[in-house]
Amino acid sequence: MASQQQVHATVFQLALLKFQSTLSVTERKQFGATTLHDLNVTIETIQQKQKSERKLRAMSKLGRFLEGMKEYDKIVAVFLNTSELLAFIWGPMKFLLQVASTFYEAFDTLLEAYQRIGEHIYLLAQYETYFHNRPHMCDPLTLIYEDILHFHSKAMRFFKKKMWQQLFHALWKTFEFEFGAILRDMREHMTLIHSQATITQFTEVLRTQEVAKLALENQKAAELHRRRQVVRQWLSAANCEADQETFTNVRSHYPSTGQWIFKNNKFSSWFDPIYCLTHLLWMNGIPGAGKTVLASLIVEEARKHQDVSVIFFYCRYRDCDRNTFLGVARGLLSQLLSQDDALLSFIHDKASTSGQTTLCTESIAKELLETSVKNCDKLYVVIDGLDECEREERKQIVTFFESIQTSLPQDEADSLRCLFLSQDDNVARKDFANMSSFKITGSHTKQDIHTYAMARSLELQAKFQLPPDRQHFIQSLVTDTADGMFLFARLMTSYLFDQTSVADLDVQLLPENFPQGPLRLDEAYSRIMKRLSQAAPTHAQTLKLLTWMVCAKRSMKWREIQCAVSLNIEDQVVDWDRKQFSVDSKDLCGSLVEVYTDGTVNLVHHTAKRYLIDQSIVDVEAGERNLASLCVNYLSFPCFNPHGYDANLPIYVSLGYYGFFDYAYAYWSRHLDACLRLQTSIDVPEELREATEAFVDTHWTEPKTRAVVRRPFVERWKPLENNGNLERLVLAGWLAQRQLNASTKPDMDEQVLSLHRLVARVRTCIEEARATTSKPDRFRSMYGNNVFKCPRVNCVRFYNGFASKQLRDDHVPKHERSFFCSFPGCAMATLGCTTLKELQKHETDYHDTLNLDDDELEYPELPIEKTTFQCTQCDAKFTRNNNLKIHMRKHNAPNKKDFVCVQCGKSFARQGDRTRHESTTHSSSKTFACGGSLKNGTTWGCGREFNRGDMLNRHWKSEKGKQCIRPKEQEEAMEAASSNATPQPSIVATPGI
Ligand SMILES: Nc1ncnc2c1ncn2[C@@H]1O[C@H](COP(=O)(O)OP(=O)(O)OP(=O)(O)O)[C@@H](O)[C@H]1O
Repeated sequence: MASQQQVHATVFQLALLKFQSTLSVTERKQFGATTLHDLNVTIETIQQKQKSERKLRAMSKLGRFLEGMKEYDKIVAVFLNTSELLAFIWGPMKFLLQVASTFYEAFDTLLEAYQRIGEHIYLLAQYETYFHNRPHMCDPLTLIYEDILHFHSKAMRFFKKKMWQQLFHALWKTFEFEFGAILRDMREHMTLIHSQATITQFTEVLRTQEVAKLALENQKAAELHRRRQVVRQWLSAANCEADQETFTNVRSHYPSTGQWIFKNNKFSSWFDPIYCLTHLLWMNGIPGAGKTVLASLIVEEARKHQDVSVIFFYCRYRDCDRNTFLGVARGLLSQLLSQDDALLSFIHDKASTSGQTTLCTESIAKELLETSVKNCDKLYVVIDGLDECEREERKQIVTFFESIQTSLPQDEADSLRCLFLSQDDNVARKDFANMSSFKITGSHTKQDIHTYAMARSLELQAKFQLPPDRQHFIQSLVTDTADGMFLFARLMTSYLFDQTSVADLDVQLLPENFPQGPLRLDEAYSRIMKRLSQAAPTHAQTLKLLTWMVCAKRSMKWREIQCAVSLNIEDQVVDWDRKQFSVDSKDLCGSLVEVYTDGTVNLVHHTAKRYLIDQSIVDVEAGERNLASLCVNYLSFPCFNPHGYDANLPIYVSLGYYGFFDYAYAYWSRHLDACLRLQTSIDVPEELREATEAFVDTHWTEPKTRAVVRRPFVERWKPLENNGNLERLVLAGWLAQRQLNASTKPDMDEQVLSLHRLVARVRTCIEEARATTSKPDRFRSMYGNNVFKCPRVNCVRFYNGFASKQLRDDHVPKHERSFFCSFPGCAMATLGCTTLKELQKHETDYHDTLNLDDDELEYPELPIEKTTFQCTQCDAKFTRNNNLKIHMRKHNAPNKKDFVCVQCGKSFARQGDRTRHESTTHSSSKTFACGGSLKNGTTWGCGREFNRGDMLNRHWKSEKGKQCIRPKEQEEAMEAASSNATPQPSIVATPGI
């Protein structure tokens, strides 16, 4: 008995150790010293407080649990000393009640949970003598202990979150799902006790629970994955990781650069994970100082800190995903949620009730971001390029973080640090007036630029076979004239590298030619432009490309540009093979452009755009006119046949005709409008007028309801009045722009152009062609990878698309049914509801209480056994003589294993064991199915398949299974009644029923 007690003590100890490993040292100490008396005092105190506030809660709900635990204590004490064991029940319970009592809704839910557990462990005392006689029954008691610890550990994880009150609703749904599983386990363990289960039954239950646990884990993982996808789509955040990678790559060739920042005291007072004196820091510097690249280094280093979360954002000029408060918030949220599953549930919950396909409301974004940020124990936020945002947006970003910081309690101030990087203009100075600032000067970056200039000058030396002193000269010249402007060093070294002879290089290095002084950046641009203009054959193309980049309404992808240059307006064909650029954007525009990983091409810096406009290198008015004309001419090509199905569509697709379609369809009206806004003369060029007339002629369809166009818009488009279709054109242009800005679905009755129908037709053809094309590379160069696109022109997925049909098809309905259920595993999570009201009704109808009867996990239901056949050699008892005989073989010939598996040679003492082995190990097909056909031709059953007949039988004993088999039983009963015969025994597990 003594050794048996030791075994039990060890099992309990192991369970306790596992629980203790999830606690902090203080918690371990505090919980370990808690007694039932302490807990009762706490309960009393909470009750008194609630009474004094006239907010008494039903704390009597704890009664059964406490009673149950007392009985439990008495029984377990038979086996071992319980004081330490129970301390770790009272301690966490005390903690949970104390924390939850600050928020009544959570407190009630917790009381309810204890009540439910209490219902399961109640009335244990009646088995006291039974436990005495059967030491193996200690095992279910251990399991019940583990169940309670498990519950406490889950609940504590939840209540220990800093923002648990805000996260409560979202998290509790997920918690209920897990709590349900714990209760189910507990119920099973109690059933073992009530049914006075044998060791075999006990082992079987454990085995089935393991299977169920695994299934639950898989289900949870699948659910997490699904939620993550939903939230990612809802956030549609800019790819911050890709930006980080881009800037890290820039640095990677010059690894020592930027290290100076970590030796700087001001910066360290913000960066140091322990001694933090500065919570909000504004780092500023001249344009092109290298702030963005430095930010990427700070992010990289901060990520090395232990127990610190780091989120970051790189704003980008004229990119609506990256230059607004919403864009920044989405980007930061998407990083936070991948660091904490609790936030995933929280954001998912909001996404499901927002009614928005993508997060587009600032108030919701603020609420989510504030809770998520405050929930972190230690968070570093790095936001770069705030000068790339409009003033109002920038102000919003900064004040948002300022207000969060000031709202933090004194002792939590260090939990949030924000670093903002931007240029130092007068306006910025006002916006950042309330925080510490740090100016990056030329002396800070001199060494870095020197390192960079050295590497680049060595490349020049290799290309032009320069002597060492010349290389040194270049290195010093670049470093000195850059004077803290990395961008300048980069532009000039590239410019020097593009020279074609040593003589040319020498000329460029002459003091009178090499840009100096405050205007050196513009001069560098001027040099680059001059060199590009000397490349006579391509200069026109260079100008065209630069003009498009200045005027484009969104960043264009290189493949879109390639299709646009391939347009032959005269012949109305897309001559991709002959007209596309055979050189890349860098060849045409040198270091003035930057190519991003997603294939978009942009100007290297916003100062380049300003330069191109200021110097009249790009004529914006002409550029807008050119793009408007290009779009409307293109959309009038025969490949956009408005009349029904065009058999040539697949051919057009294969020739790359539709590579510019997304852009032209979305922005033709905005370019036309911009050109009308900017135009200085009254008359619109004849060519453009004709093109718009033909465009409207081609696609006009009479609307069912006519939209009303705003007066200023009509006035603005008046210069086109000698267009025979002016009224129609104005209406089409107005609708196209309204559609682009609207957050709702376009009204089909208002549509006046047949183009929207073509979008769907063309896209289907492209999707099909992708699957069958024999030239996948060429196809990709024309249409990219993500050909599965959203039909809503106001959605970023309209042009960014998805890599698979499934992803797109999951996304599109969300525009319509954008309220979706956030209860794990619910079908309405994918299907969604059309209104919030509909969703709320669904949640009350289906999720108001936890339905433990919906027993998907199907634990075995144990019959109360009548043990009449007693083994003479051990304690075993059997209800059937036959089973006793089989059992006796074990005693008579313990090592005899007569039953050999013919497939693997493994031998078994009992035939039944061999059959079970064969069916579970060697049978790939599950032959026991729930279901079949009734005589009237209809089917019954849920179709689930099992490896073994007993599993199927078990299924039929569950609530769900009983419903499955009912039709079959009814049929049998009716047949029996009609034939007046005795009813047949109910169905047995038969393969292939
Ligand atoms: N450490 C570095 N190593 C190599 N190149 C660098 C480094 N730092 C900056 N550069 C180059 O200098 C250019 C300007 O850098 P960056 O964009 O970081 O400047 P910035 O100060 O953020 O500019 P702005 O504020 O005007 O946007 C970039 O094109 C980059 O390639």
